[in-house]
Amino acid sequence: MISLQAVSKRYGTAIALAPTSIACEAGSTTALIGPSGCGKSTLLRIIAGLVVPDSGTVTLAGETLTARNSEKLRRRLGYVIQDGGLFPHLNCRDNVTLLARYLKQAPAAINQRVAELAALVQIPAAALARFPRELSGGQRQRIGLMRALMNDPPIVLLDEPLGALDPITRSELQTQLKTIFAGLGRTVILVTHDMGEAAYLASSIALMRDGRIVQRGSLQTLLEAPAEAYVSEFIRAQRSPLPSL
Ligand SMILES: Nc1ncnc2c1ncn2[C@@H]1O[C@H](COP(=O)(O)OP(=O)(O)OP(=O)(O)O)[C@@H](O)[C@H]1O
Repeated sequence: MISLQAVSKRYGTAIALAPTSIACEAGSTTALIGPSGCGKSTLLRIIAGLVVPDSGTVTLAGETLTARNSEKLRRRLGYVIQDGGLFPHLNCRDNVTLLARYLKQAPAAINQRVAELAALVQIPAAALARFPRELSGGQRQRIGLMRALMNDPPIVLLDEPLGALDPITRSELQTQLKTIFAGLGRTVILVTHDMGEAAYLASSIALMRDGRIVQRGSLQTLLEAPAEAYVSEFIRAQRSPLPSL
């Protein structure tokens, strides 16, 4: 469903992404994890058609991404960025329904979908009438999620979608997201800094460093057969509060 062949990106002389190949099957959830600046968002933005790679090809559902078809392909994917990426001049409902209205979907169907999604991400109806600046960071992220899921896209890309949430809301939304991801045939790639979240939400984890994927597999594979010492180091560095007791 999503396939990258030797895709790379430099900014000046700095390598944001070394030639990278990765394939994600339809219906799978893959987590990209790694330290700040290792190229996770660059990889996601390339798949979303928002960054043009220097080399390589991106194929989405059998179609190779080009400058010509990127806008059409982008409509088939939901993309959530760290702070929600909402338009500041539109209220939250208008942010969520922008594409649906542009595509002239029936108002009743739009209203029903908004209500379903608001319940799913636990956003009160009153908050939908507010502008993004009038919400907390976590609420903005949830509106961003609603917008990405509004048209039920077959591909969902999430760049740290739960980063600004408190642990209880985060855990509740992780449970909801797992249900959403289990929906038939939806292919998901999410970026996270949290190995627990990656292992809970994704069947496959791609651990990155310095613009390359060091290892891809389940948490168990990463633990039991680390490709490099760095893999074990990265997993060990995820601190659990319990040993402090
Ligand atoms: N538009 C840009 N111009 C110049 N350099 C960039 C640009 N975007 C990203 N980079 C650089 O490319 C590298 C990879 O950045 P990227 O945003 O993909 O990292 P990341 O792994 O998502 O980091 P974080 O976890 O902090 O969000 C970094 O060194 C970053 O500074």
